[in-house]
Amino acid sequence: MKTYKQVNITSIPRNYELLSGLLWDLPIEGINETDTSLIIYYDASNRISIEEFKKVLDEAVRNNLIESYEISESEVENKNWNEEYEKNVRVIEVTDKIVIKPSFKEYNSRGDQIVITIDPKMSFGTGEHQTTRLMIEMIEKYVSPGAAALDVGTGTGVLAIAAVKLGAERALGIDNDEWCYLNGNENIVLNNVEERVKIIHGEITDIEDEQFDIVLANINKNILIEIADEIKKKVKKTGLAILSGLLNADENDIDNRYVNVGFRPVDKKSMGEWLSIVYRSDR
Ligand SMILES: C[S@@+](CC[C@H](N)C(=O)[O-])C[C@H]1O[C@@H](n2cnc3c(N)ncnc32)[C@H](O)[C@@H]1O
Repeated sequence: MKTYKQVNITSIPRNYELLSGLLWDLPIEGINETDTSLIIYYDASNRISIEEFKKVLDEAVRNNLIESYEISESEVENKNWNEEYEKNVRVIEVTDKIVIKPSFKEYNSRGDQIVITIDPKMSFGTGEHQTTRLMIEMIEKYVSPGAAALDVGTGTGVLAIAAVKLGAERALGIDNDEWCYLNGNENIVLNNVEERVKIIHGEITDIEDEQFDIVLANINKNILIEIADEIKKKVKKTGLAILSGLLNADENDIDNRYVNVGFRPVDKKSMGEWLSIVYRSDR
Protein backbone atom coordinates (compact mmCIF):
# COMPACT_ATOMS: atom_id res chain seq x y z
CA MET A 1 0.00 0.00 0.00
CA LYS A 2 1.44 3.34 -1.00
CA THR A 3 1.54 6.30 1.35
CA TYR A 4 1.95 9.41 -0.70
CA LYS A 5 3.66 12.38 0.85
CA GLN A 6 4.78 15.66 -0.51
CA VAL A 7 7.72 17.83 0.40
CA ASN A 8 7.67 21.56 -0.21
CA ILE A 9 11.00 23.17 -0.85
CA THR A 10 11.85 26.84 -1.08
CA SER A 11 15.36 27.99 -1.81
CA ILE A 12 17.53 31.05 -2.24
CA PRO A 13 18.04 31.76 -5.05
CA ARG A 14 14.78 30.38 -6.41
CA ASN A 15 16.14 28.02 -9.02
CA TYR A 16 13.59 25.23 -9.05
CA GLU A 17 14.52 23.96 -12.48
CA LEU A 18 18.02 23.20 -11.23
CA LEU A 19 16.78 21.63 -7.99
CA SER A 20 14.20 19.46 -9.69
CA GLY A 21 16.96 18.19 -11.97
CA LEU A 22 19.14 17.27 -9.00
CA LEU A 23 16.28 15.59 -7.14
CA TRP A 24 15.01 13.58 -10.10
CA ASP A 25 17.63 10.96 -9.34
CA LEU A 26 15.65 9.99 -6.23
CA PRO A 27 12.74 7.55 -6.57
CA ILE A 28 10.04 10.20 -6.68
CA GLU A 29 6.71 10.17 -8.44
CA GLY A 30 6.21 13.72 -9.58
CA ILE A 31 7.47 17.26 -9.36
CA ASN A 32 5.47 20.44 -9.55
CA GLU A 33 7.26 23.77 -9.85
CA THR A 34 5.29 26.78 -8.68
CA ASP A 35 6.46 30.41 -8.55
CA THR A 36 7.30 30.14 -4.88
CA SER A 37 8.22 26.52 -4.23
CA LEU A 38 9.02 23.10 -5.54
CA ILE A 39 6.51 20.41 -4.58
CA ILE A 40 7.66 16.82 -4.79
CA TYR A 41 5.36 13.82 -4.47
CA TYR A 42 6.77 10.52 -3.34
CA ASP A 43 5.78 7.18 -1.92
CA ALA A 44 6.84 7.26 1.72
CA SER A 45 5.83 3.67 2.41
CA ASN A 46 8.97 1.94 1.29
CA ARG A 47 11.86 3.61 -0.36
CA ILE A 48 12.49 7.18 0.63
CA SER A 49 12.30 9.74 3.43
CA ILE A 50 12.72 13.49 3.76
CA GLU A 51 16.35 12.87 4.81
CA GLU A 52 17.19 11.79 1.25
CA PHE A 53 15.97 15.13 -0.06
CA LYS A 54 17.99 16.97 2.58
CA LYS A 55 21.18 15.14 1.54
CA VAL A 56 20.83 16.33 -2.07
CA LEU A 57 19.93 19.88 -0.99
CA ASP A 58 22.86 20.03 1.48
CA GLU A 59 25.19 19.01 -1.33
CA ALA A 60 23.71 21.74 -3.54
CA VAL A 61 24.51 24.23 -0.76
CA ARG A 62 28.05 22.87 -0.39
CA ASN A 63 28.57 23.21 -4.16
CA ASN A 64 27.27 26.82 -4.09
CA LEU A 65 24.39 25.96 -6.38
CA ILE A 66 21.97 27.44 -3.83
CA GLU A 67 22.62 29.59 -0.76
CA SER A 68 19.97 28.09 1.54
CA TYR A 69 16.72 26.13 1.54
CA GLU A 70 13.70 25.28 3.66
CA ILE A 71 11.91 21.98 3.47
CA SER A 72 8.66 20.72 5.00
CA GLU A 73 6.66 17.56 4.60
CA SER A 74 2.91 16.96 4.42
CA GLU A 75 0.48 14.15 3.66
CA VAL A 76 -1.18 13.90 0.26
CA GLU A 77 -4.64 12.51 -0.20
CA ASN A 78 -4.31 9.36 -2.24
CA LYS A 79 -7.45 9.92 -4.23
CA ASN A 80 -6.09 13.07 -5.86
CA TRP A 81 -2.80 11.63 -6.82
CA ASN A 82 -3.48 10.10 -10.24
CA GLU A 83 -5.36 13.16 -11.37
CA GLU A 84 -2.60 15.48 -10.18
CA TYR A 85 0.01 13.32 -11.79
CA GLU A 86 -1.78 13.13 -15.15
CA LYS A 87 -2.39 16.88 -15.13
CA ASN A 88 1.31 17.51 -14.75
CA VAL A 89 2.61 15.20 -17.47
CA ARG A 90 2.87 17.18 -20.69
CA VAL A 91 3.39 16.33 -24.34
CA ILE A 92 6.93 17.46 -25.15
CA GLU A 93 8.16 18.39 -28.60
CA VAL A 94 11.82 17.59 -27.99
CA THR A 95 13.08 18.38 -31.48
CA ASP A 96 11.34 19.00 -34.84
CA LYS A 97 11.32 15.27 -35.25
CA ILE A 98 10.80 13.74 -31.80
CA VAL A 99 7.74 14.11 -29.57
CA ILE A 100 7.31 12.41 -26.19
CA LYS A 101 3.79 11.94 -24.87
CA PRO A 102 2.03 9.95 -22.15
CA SER A 103 -0.48 7.34 -23.31
CA PHE A 104 -3.35 9.27 -21.72
CA LYS A 105 -2.84 12.41 -23.83
CA GLU A 106 -3.59 12.87 -27.52
CA TYR A 107 -1.18 14.40 -30.02
CA ASN A 108 -1.83 14.97 -33.73
CA SER A 109 1.56 14.35 -35.26
CA ARG A 110 2.83 15.43 -38.67
CA GLY A 111 3.89 12.63 -40.99
CA ASP A 112 7.60 13.28 -40.48
CA GLN A 113 7.44 13.23 -36.66
CA ILE A 114 8.33 10.31 -34.41
CA VAL A 115 6.08 10.03 -31.36
CA ILE A 116 7.42 8.16 -28.34
CA THR A 117 4.84 7.11 -25.76
CA ILE A 118 6.14 7.17 -22.20
CA ASP A 119 4.13 6.56 -19.05
CA PRO A 120 6.78 7.43 -16.51
CA LYS A 121 5.18 6.21 -13.25
CA MET A 122 8.11 6.46 -10.84
CA SER A 123 10.97 6.68 -13.32
CA PHE A 124 12.92 9.58 -14.73
CA GLY A 125 12.71 10.22 -18.45
CA THR A 126 9.59 12.03 -19.65
CA GLY A 127 11.40 14.59 -21.80
CA GLU A 128 10.47 17.19 -19.22
CA HIS A 129 14.04 17.52 -18.03
CA GLN A 130 16.68 19.33 -20.09
CA THR A 131 19.18 16.48 -19.82
CA THR A 132 16.78 14.02 -21.47
CA ARG A 133 16.16 16.54 -24.24
CA LEU A 134 19.89 17.16 -24.72
CA MET A 135 20.50 13.41 -24.94
CA ILE A 136 17.78 12.97 -27.56
CA GLU A 137 19.18 15.85 -29.64
CA MET A 138 22.59 14.20 -29.57
CA ILE A 139 21.17 10.76 -30.41
CA GLU A 140 19.38 12.29 -33.40
CA LYS A 141 22.66 13.84 -34.52
CA TYR A 142 24.98 10.89 -33.92
CA VAL A 143 23.16 7.55 -34.14
CA SER A 144 24.03 5.75 -37.35
CA PRO A 145 21.68 3.33 -39.12
CA GLY A 146 22.09 -0.20 -37.86
CA ALA A 147 23.98 0.82 -34.72
CA ALA A 148 23.88 -1.10 -31.45
CA ALA A 149 23.21 1.20 -28.47
CA LEU A 150 23.61 0.79 -24.73
CA ASP A 151 21.63 3.10 -22.42
CA VAL A 152 23.05 3.11 -18.89
CA GLY A 153 20.55 4.47 -16.33
CA THR A 154 17.66 3.95 -18.70
CA GLY A 155 14.87 5.22 -16.38
CA THR A 156 11.68 5.03 -18.45
CA GLY A 157 13.69 3.55 -21.33
CA VAL A 158 13.15 6.74 -23.31
CA LEU A 159 16.68 7.04 -24.75
CA ALA A 160 16.88 3.37 -25.76
CA ILE A 161 13.49 3.70 -27.46
CA ALA A 162 14.54 6.96 -29.15
CA ALA A 163 17.78 5.34 -30.37
CA VAL A 164 15.96 2.57 -32.27
CA LYS A 165 13.28 4.92 -33.55
CA LEU A 166 16.11 7.10 -34.91
CA GLY A 167 17.80 4.25 -36.75
CA ALA A 168 19.69 2.02 -34.32
CA GLU A 169 19.25 -1.67 -35.02
CA ARG A 170 18.93 -2.53 -31.33
CA ALA A 171 19.33 -1.05 -27.88
CA LEU A 172 19.97 -2.43 -24.43
CA GLY A 173 18.76 -0.33 -21.47
CA ILE A 174 19.99 -1.03 -17.97
CA ASP A 175 19.00 0.52 -14.63
CA ASN A 176 19.89 -0.43 -11.07
CA ASP A 177 16.43 0.61 -9.89
CA GLU A 178 13.88 -2.18 -10.14
CA TRP A 179 10.99 0.23 -10.75
CA CYS A 180 12.75 1.53 -13.83
CA TYR A 181 13.27 -1.99 -15.08
CA LEU A 182 9.52 -2.65 -14.75
CA ASN A 183 8.50 0.71 -16.19
CA GLY A 184 11.01 0.53 -19.06
CA ASN A 185 9.60 -2.84 -20.04
CA GLU A 186 6.07 -1.41 -20.09
CA ASN A 187 7.22 1.48 -22.26
CA ILE A 188 8.95 -0.71 -24.86
CA VAL A 189 5.64 -2.55 -25.30
CA LEU A 190 3.72 0.75 -25.61
CA ASN A 191 6.11 1.70 -28.44
CA ASN A 192 6.10 -1.71 -30.17
CA VAL A 193 9.88 -2.00 -29.97
CA GLU A 194 10.18 -5.07 -27.77
CA GLU A 195 11.91 -6.95 -30.61
CA ARG A 196 14.71 -4.38 -30.74
CA VAL A 197 14.96 -2.94 -27.23
CA LYS A 198 15.79 -4.98 -24.18
CA ILE A 199 15.63 -3.52 -20.67
CA ILE A 200 17.49 -5.22 -17.84
CA HIS A 201 17.94 -4.62 -14.13
CA GLY A 202 21.49 -4.10 -12.85
CA GLU A 203 24.76 -2.22 -13.09
CA ILE A 204 26.94 -1.67 -16.16
CA THR A 205 29.39 -4.25 -14.77
CA ASP A 206 26.67 -6.91 -15.17
CA ILE A 207 26.93 -6.68 -18.97
CA GLU A 208 29.52 -9.18 -20.11
CA ASP A 209 31.88 -8.88 -23.08
CA GLU A 210 29.56 -6.92 -25.31
CA GLN A 211 30.49 -3.75 -27.17
CA PHE A 212 28.25 -1.09 -28.65
CA ASP A 213 28.58 1.60 -31.34
CA ILE A 214 27.08 4.15 -28.99
CA VAL A 215 26.78 4.26 -25.21
CA LEU A 216 24.29 6.68 -23.66
CA ALA A 217 24.43 7.66 -19.99
CA ASN A 218 22.33 10.42 -18.45
CA ILE A 219 23.09 9.94 -14.74
CA ASN A 220 25.21 12.41 -12.75
CA LYS A 221 28.82 13.54 -12.41
CA ASN A 222 29.85 11.27 -9.54
CA ILE A 223 28.47 8.10 -11.07
CA LEU A 224 29.78 8.98 -14.55
CA ILE A 225 33.25 9.46 -13.08
CA GLU A 226 32.96 6.16 -11.20
CA ILE A 227 31.91 4.13 -14.26
CA ALA A 228 34.15 5.80 -16.90
CA ASP A 229 36.34 2.69 -17.30
CA GLU A 230 33.30 0.47 -17.67
CA ILE A 231 31.78 2.80 -20.25
CA LYS A 232 35.06 2.75 -22.20
CA LYS A 233 35.06 -1.07 -22.21
CA LYS A 234 31.53 -1.12 -23.63
CA VAL A 235 32.25 1.27 -26.52
CA LYS A 236 33.59 -0.20 -29.78
CA LYS A 237 36.87 1.16 -31.13
CA THR A 238 35.98 4.60 -32.63
CA GLY A 239 32.47 4.36 -31.12
CA LEU A 240 30.75 7.12 -29.14
CA ALA A 241 29.75 7.83 -25.56
CA ILE A 242 27.08 10.48 -25.04
CA LEU A 243 26.82 11.76 -21.47
CA SER A 244 24.53 14.06 -19.54
CA GLY A 245 23.11 14.56 -16.06
CA LEU A 246 26.00 17.02 -15.88
CA LEU A 247 26.04 20.65 -14.86
CA ASN A 248 28.11 23.08 -16.93
CA ALA A 249 30.46 23.32 -13.95
CA ASP A 250 31.20 19.56 -14.20
CA GLU A 251 32.78 19.80 -17.64
CA ASN A 252 36.46 19.89 -16.64
CA ASP A 253 36.24 17.03 -14.14
CA ILE A 254 34.40 14.86 -16.64
CA ASP A 255 36.75 15.76 -19.50
CA ASN A 256 39.82 14.92 -17.41
CA ARG A 257 38.44 11.54 -16.45
CA TYR A 258 37.11 10.57 -19.89
CA VAL A 259 40.20 11.72 -21.80
CA ASN A 260 42.26 9.74 -19.32
CA VAL A 261 40.42 6.49 -20.11
CA GLY A 262 40.80 7.00 -23.89
CA PHE A 263 38.04 9.28 -25.12
CA ARG A 264 38.22 12.54 -27.05
CA PRO A 265 35.44 15.17 -26.68
CA VAL A 266 33.85 15.85 -30.07
CA ASP A 267 30.71 17.82 -29.26
CA LYS A 268 28.85 19.41 -26.38
CA LYS A 269 25.69 21.40 -25.80
CA SER A 270 24.15 23.21 -22.83
CA MET A 271 20.56 23.95 -21.91
CA GLY A 272 20.36 26.27 -18.92
CA GLU A 273 22.74 24.86 -16.31
CA TRP A 274 22.74 21.39 -17.87
CA LEU A 275 25.33 19.97 -20.19
CA SER A 276 25.72 17.03 -22.55
CA ILE A 277 29.11 15.93 -23.92
CA VAL A 278 29.82 13.55 -26.79
CA TYR A 279 33.08 11.56 -26.67
CA ARG A 280 34.66 9.43 -29.37
CA SER A 281 36.72 6.44 -28.36
CA ASP A 282 40.31 6.92 -29.52
CA ARG A 283 41.73 3.47 -28.93
C1 LIG B 1 18.61 10.99 -14.66
S1 LIG B 1 17.89 9.42 -14.84
C2 LIG B 1 17.93 9.24 -16.63
C3 LIG B 1 16.75 8.53 -17.23
C4 LIG B 1 16.69 8.51 -18.74
N1 LIG B 1 17.82 7.76 -19.29
C5 LIG B 1 16.68 9.92 -19.33
O1 LIG B 1 17.67 10.29 -19.96
O2 LIG B 1 15.70 10.64 -19.15
C6 LIG B 1 19.20 8.40 -14.24
C7 LIG B 1 18.84 6.94 -14.08
O3 LIG B 1 20.05 6.25 -13.78
C8 LIG B 1 19.78 5.22 -12.85
N2 LIG B 1 21.07 4.90 -12.20
C9 LIG B 1 21.75 5.62 -11.28
N3 LIG B 1 22.92 5.02 -10.98
C10 LIG B 1 23.00 3.90 -11.74
C11 LIG B 1 23.98 2.87 -11.89
N4 LIG B 1 25.12 2.86 -11.17
N5 LIG B 1 23.73 1.86 -12.76
C12 LIG B 1 22.58 1.85 -13.48
N6 LIG B 1 21.62 2.79 -13.38
C13 LIG B 1 21.82 3.81 -12.53
C14 LIG B 1 18.69 5.81 -11.96
O4 LIG B 1 17.94 4.78 -11.35
C15 LIG B 1 17.88 6.63 -12.95
O5 LIG B 1 16.81 5.89 -13.47
